[in-house]
Amino acid sequence: MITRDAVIARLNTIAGPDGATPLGRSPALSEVVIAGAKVYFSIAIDPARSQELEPLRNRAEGLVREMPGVDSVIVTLTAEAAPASSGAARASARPAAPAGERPLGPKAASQTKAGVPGVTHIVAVASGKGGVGKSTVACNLALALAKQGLRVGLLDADIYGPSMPKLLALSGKPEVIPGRRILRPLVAHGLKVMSIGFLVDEQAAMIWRGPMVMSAIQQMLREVEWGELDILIVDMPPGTGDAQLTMAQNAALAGAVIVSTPQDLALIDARRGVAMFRRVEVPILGVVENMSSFICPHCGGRSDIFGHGGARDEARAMDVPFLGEVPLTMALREASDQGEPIVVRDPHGPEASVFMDMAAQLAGVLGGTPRLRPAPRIVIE
Ligand SMILES: Nc1ncnc2c1ncn2[C@@H]1O[C@H](COP(=O)(O)OP(=O)(O)OP(=O)(O)O)[C@@H](O)[C@H]1O
Repeated sequence: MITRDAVIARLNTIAGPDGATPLGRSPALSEVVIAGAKVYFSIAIDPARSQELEPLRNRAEGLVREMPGVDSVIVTLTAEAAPASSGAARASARPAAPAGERPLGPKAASQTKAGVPGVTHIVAVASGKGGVGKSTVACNLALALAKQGLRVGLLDADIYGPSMPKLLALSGKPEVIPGRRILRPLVAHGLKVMSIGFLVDEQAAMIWRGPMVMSAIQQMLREVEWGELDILIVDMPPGTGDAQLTMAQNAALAGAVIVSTPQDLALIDARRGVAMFRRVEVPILGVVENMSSFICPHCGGRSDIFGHGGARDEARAMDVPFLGEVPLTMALREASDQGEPIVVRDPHGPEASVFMDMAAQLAGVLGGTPRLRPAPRIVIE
């Protein structure tokens, strides 16, 4: 069985980023995570050296891959921004998107982060807290956008609880495109889909540290053959921590959709989500109220279990668009659980029409959004 010590001993045979300290002993080396025959670690570097240190990343990956008992290895470069007086935001330092990327304007040319080649708009679907139905909304919204004739991708960046394999009944591993070291996404109902759930055991991702999470998300954005897409919907990890912030600041997002249930507590978290995106100047495309009211499958009666209209009021108070209310229904939950989202199962039903309406609003707003916006950088106090 592969051990952490054996991996570290192997990494000690090459010098770390400072060119002298063996990598296994270098403070730049993250925790080495071993899950069965898979090994994951990251190397923290100065972002300015990301291109220069790519060969080191490659070498480290190759060395560990050669070890008996190792099936696959993921090594990523991550960076800690130079510490400010009271702390600093971490930022992923994967090299800038590969050659062949669309040319950027003169200002954006100096940025290390950019859009994804071929993808017109990247839209994050986020929530201030878990369990509010963010993945359900992301998936059905993506499908509704595809039904409007758009080319849509869906990136499940919810590293801690990837939902798309189940929601879309997708299994199997994405294949690596020979010679290009990038992955081919899986396809469901016309959507191109990538999920960390296709790549690693859930338990492995659960114990990743912040920089590894950020790096994995960056990789899934940039090292997947998305092709030409009008919209890439990103199902974000729930919450407003480092990983979410890094994604928000690094991914040239066209905007974010915030999902909330109507309860006060969820709305407080949703407000936090809105504030996070605003801090990094990502436009809020809208707020969605999920589980808005319960529609009884027997009598058709409506009960406002979690209250009703809270998100609409909150959106108004925050001066952001309100995209609509998704009811809490058995049909929606069952469709999701059975891997056939409601927009596919019952495309003319009441739930699907809510998503179609939201998709039309989003497509309308995005139609007037510039193709790419540069990613601002911020420092957290
Ligand atoms: N409108 C709805 N009606 C009925 N069930 C719903 C609705 N929205 C979500 N659910 C159910 O609630 C559960 C949580 O939904 P989902 O996984 O989409 O939430 P999430 O916010 O992405 O969760 P996490 O943050 O844990 O990833 C799922 O079982 C889903 O089927």
